[in-house]
Amino acid sequence: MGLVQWLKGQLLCHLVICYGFFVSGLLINLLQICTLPLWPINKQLARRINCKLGYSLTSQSVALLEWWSGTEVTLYTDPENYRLYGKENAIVVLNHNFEIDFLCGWTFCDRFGVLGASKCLAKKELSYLPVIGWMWYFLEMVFIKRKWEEDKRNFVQSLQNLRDYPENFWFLLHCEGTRFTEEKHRVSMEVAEKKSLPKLKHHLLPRTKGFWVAVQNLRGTVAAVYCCTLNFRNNETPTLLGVLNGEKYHPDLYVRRIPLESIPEDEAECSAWLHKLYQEKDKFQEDYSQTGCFPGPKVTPPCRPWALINWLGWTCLLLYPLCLLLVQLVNSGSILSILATVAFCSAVSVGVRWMIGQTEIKRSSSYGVPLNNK
Ligand SMILES: CC/C=C\C/C=C\C/C=C\C/C=C\C/C=C\C/C=C\CCC(=O)SCCNC(=O)CCNC(=O)[C@H](O)C(C)(C)COP(=O)(O)OP(=O)(O)OC[C@H]1O[C@@H](n2cnc3c(N)ncnc32)[C@H](O)[C@@H]1OP(=O)(O)O
Ligand SMILES: CCCCCCCC/C=C\CCCCCCCC(=O)OC[C@@H](O)COP(=O)(O)O
Repeated sequence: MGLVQWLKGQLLCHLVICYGFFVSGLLINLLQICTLPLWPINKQLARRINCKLGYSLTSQSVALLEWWSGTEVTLYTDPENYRLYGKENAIVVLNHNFEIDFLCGWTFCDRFGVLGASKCLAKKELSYLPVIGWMWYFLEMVFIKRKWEEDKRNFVQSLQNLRDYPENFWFLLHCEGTRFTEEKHRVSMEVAEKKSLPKLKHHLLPRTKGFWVAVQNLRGTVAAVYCCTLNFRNNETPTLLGVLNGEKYHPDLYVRRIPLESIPEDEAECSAWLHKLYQEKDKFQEDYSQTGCFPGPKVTPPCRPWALINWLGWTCLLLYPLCLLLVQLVNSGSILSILATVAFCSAVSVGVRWMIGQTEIKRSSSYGVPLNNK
């Protein structure tokens, strides 16, 4: 192991990274709060500012993936469609099997210039995450409790709000509604059997209501559905902690662009359409497990420097006062102040470690198992 790789595994480096992320995140949250008076006066300007602020925070994790861990993403897609990515609004349907699938998604968003405005249909619990969850309120992320009767009004309203969004956005939907585990898979295949649907090997059965409602409410706003199938080479099982430790991964993403007009309007037909889509996605995954690649030409969308520049900027800005403080502390010789600083750094590190824990599949919710359990 080289020196640089060894350094990437050191706690001190992780503390510095976590400190930068957390403190810059709190400052960004504060700036977002400052935009509140602007919303009633100039909503579109407030939204654009929040996109930039969101970018400044989210792109730090993209920089971590691309520049710290050196992870290289590969895209399999039709070159004709490639030129449209980032230039139109889209609903992204992505399989939910990996702990860093959201991070790979963000990397693609960044490469196509839609990271600040990217959105997702997310479980309500994520809105309470410090820094990231708070930021998402201002980016008009759509949160649900996964209880349709309680969700439907807010869900529809949140989608309607996006109709005049001033920036191009991708709206991410994991139709499975939860991450893949063997037990959830077994239960959802029981449902498939009851519904006389073909069994899926690599996916949970998709829940169709959210997709149908999203498509119906975003007609005229969104141009296409991007059917995205993600996998990792060499059976890698990537984790966020691995990324923090500087481990390099090899995600492959297969994207098919499906014009929104070709998706049925009727709920039952739309559900059947989505089930068929997942059957196709399952076939792509099966082929990938045999051949190690997806169909179609391969391309690596160019990596942009902004995420790195932003990350380095924040790190320099925040490390300088930290170093000054540490020097002053040591000079003062005050045990109390030193203890307070150690306690603060430990709290930041424990806080970020807890947030990282939220991405771990072993801590996944019990949603979808046993049957109909919310
Ligand atoms: C070029 C590159 C392109 C792209 C790059 C890729 C990506 C980048 C894009 C954007 C990135 C942006 C942001 C990402 C950042 C971070 C966030 C990341 C992730 C957060 C994700 C989550 O939080 S996932 C959890 C929340 N989301 C969802 O739940 C969505 C899916 N669910 C739905 O849509 C549901 O329909 C619902 C929740 C809206 C409503 O669910 P409900 O169950 O009430 O209704 P349904 O009708 O859908 O389902 C009921 C039927 O289901 C049957 N059933 C029962 N048990 C099960 C089971 N275990 N499995 C399957 N089905 C089951 C039940 O029998 C009902 O059947 P009926 O016949 O009776 O209707
Ligand atoms: C400079 C970079 C700093 C690095 C530190 C990064 C810290 C970021 C920490 C956490 C980011 C939180 C993003 C959370 C996104 C998690 C998405 C997710 O996977 O949610 C699960 C949900 O779909 C389904 O949940 P269940 O499977 O039902 O349970």
